[in-house]
Amino acid sequence: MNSIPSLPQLGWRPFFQQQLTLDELGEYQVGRVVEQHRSGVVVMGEQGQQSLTQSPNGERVCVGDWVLFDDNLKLHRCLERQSLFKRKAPGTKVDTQLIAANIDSLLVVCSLNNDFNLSRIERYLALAKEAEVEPIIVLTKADQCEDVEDKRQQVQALDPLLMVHAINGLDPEYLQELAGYCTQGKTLALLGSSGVGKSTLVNGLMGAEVQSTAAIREDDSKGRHTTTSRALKWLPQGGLLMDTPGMRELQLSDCEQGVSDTFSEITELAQQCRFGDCSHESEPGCVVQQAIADGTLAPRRLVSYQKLMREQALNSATLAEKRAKDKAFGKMIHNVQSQSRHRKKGY
Ligand SMILES: Nc1nc2c(ncn2[C@@H]2O[C@H](COP(=O)(O)OP(=O)(O)OP(=O)(O)O)[C@@H](O)[C@H]2O)c(=O)[nH]1
Ligand SMILES: [Zn+2]
Repeated sequence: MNSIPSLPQLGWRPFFQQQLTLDELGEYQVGRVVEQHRSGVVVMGEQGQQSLTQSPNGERVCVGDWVLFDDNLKLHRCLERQSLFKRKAPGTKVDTQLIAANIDSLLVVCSLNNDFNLSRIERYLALAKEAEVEPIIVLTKADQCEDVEDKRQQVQALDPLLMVHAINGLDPEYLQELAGYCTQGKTLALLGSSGVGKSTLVNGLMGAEVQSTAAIREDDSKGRHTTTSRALKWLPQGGLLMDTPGMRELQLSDCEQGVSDTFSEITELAQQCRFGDCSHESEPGCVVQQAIADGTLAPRRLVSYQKLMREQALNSATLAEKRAKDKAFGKMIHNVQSQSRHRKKGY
């Protein structure tokens, strides 16, 4: 394999190409961000790997972004993204933290043993939809499950168009099923709880002995071969794998659209409810409750939808808001306690 990948191998495609003006074509190089540090970013482009200094306008970029830079390795601008995972930066009011850009497919990994949980899958689907990334469900540990087909169908029922694979991550034959998603220039990321088999899957997709050298290799200035653990890794099949701690820690926040899209049947029904702000609990003329009564909507779906809507709203609240709520709550407890003390003392 060439040590310097071509731009298409890195995911370059017409969507990005057509964003360049003629002037920019002549003046700047393009590269994809493969690492991110406090001081700047590392990009991979036609000249190999290069470290860039931040752009003068302070534009924020993240791993996976396509950027333009000049011969002095100064960042010029970031190209429009096809998809973006982001989260609210801890402790700030409006700031968001960019996690990963231009991911094509998200492998949502969930094991088929005791850990199997439809609501968790729905949560990941909401994250994928919010980021505008295609989700693919990978159910692992099929070898440790007695009703694989039943569980697979439960997942498929969440969305008839969803790609669902039940695999044994330890068996290379099953990994072939996923090879189709790892084609040249496609960027994948993985999401799933601890222990479900993500690392096993990564190792399997990268090929066991490729693993140690799988990060895109490059001769450093001293002529040595260096291998660093980049956030963007290269799969032997030609795809790219985004593996950042930020992806693994993603939570549901600011994700109202993603949750609505994941529960589109409920969102559609809700439009016909008599009241625009129907909570679908006990209001008259609630079409969602009617669908549950008719048996066309599983009650579990409504419970899950409401739970995820609350969860994303709560996580979206800023830390300051949370503190204020905690403080108000503390005050209330204090008042109740002191009132009861007063009562006990017979005031
Ligand atoms: N039987 C069986 N075991 C599996 C399968 N996939 C993973 N395992 C095992 O499950 C355990 C956990 O797998 P990991 O790949 O480390 O899980 P992970 O999702 O990367 O976990 P974190 O690193 O904690 O996020 C390991 O002992 C794997 O060998 C599978 O399909 N079948
Ligand atoms: Zn309703």
